[in-house]
Amino acid sequence: MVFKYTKAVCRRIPKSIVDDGIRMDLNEPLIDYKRAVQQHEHMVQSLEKLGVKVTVLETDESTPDCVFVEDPAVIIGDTVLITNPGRKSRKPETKKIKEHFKKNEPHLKIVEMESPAELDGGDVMFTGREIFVGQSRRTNKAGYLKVKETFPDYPVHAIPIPENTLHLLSCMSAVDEDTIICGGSPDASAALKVVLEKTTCLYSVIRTPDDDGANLVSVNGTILWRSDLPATSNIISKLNIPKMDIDGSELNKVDGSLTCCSLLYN
Ligand SMILES: CN(C)C(=N)NCCC[C@H](N)C(=O)O
Repeated sequence: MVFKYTKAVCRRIPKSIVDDGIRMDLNEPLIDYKRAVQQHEHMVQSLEKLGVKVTVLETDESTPDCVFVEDPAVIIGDTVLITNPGRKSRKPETKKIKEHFKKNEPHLKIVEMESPAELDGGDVMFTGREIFVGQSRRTNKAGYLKVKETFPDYPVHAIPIPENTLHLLSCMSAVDEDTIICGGSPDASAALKVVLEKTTCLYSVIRTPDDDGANLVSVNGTILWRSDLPATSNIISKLNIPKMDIDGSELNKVDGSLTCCSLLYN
């Protein structure tokens, strides 16, 4: 079964991301802002072509990472969990996201996470049948327990994320209800091993050489994928699923992957 969505929230990229976006590898070159905006706009247009009504929220220069809207909220079914992101500089991002849902989507139930629980939405992988929550440098045990309490209809499994990987979704994602795509690094393999030990379902697993290439946005039967990664492209181009090419190279310089830039819901 494919993931179906009619709406999405995205957020414009602040210029401050160039100098102040959080990055794990300080040797990465700086973002080319103009190119990043073009790539982001192309991603928004691609979602629109798939029948998704996209709201692009205004940006905020005081929160350099605010384009990564996946982290301040987790939406499953008709519930929006406003998170408490693990990095201090990202906590204020929740305000705008909460405002959007309160004002425009009264049919959705809003739940808020409070300290000591911390969680980035990038640590949450929903497969349609269960929820996996990365226990990472950004997401603690209380954050995982809040996900469990908020979404009682699904089994929720904690997955330890090794130090060099930012989020669970930095190295894998769900293609559909039966398929997980996972990167090739030792960190990705370690996380996948626990996913497959804890699951109560049977998933097909596709492996990609790059971890970044394993982060796909799966919408209405089509996948948005990183066409700028040659090694991964070999694997993805053989998949018998409609695809849209996205160049995600600029935001990737500050550890952003494709899923980070939208919150999809109905
Ligand atoms: C799945 N991923 C990776 C995400 N959901 N978020 C990426 C956030 C990147 C940002 N510079 C940061 O370090 O917070």
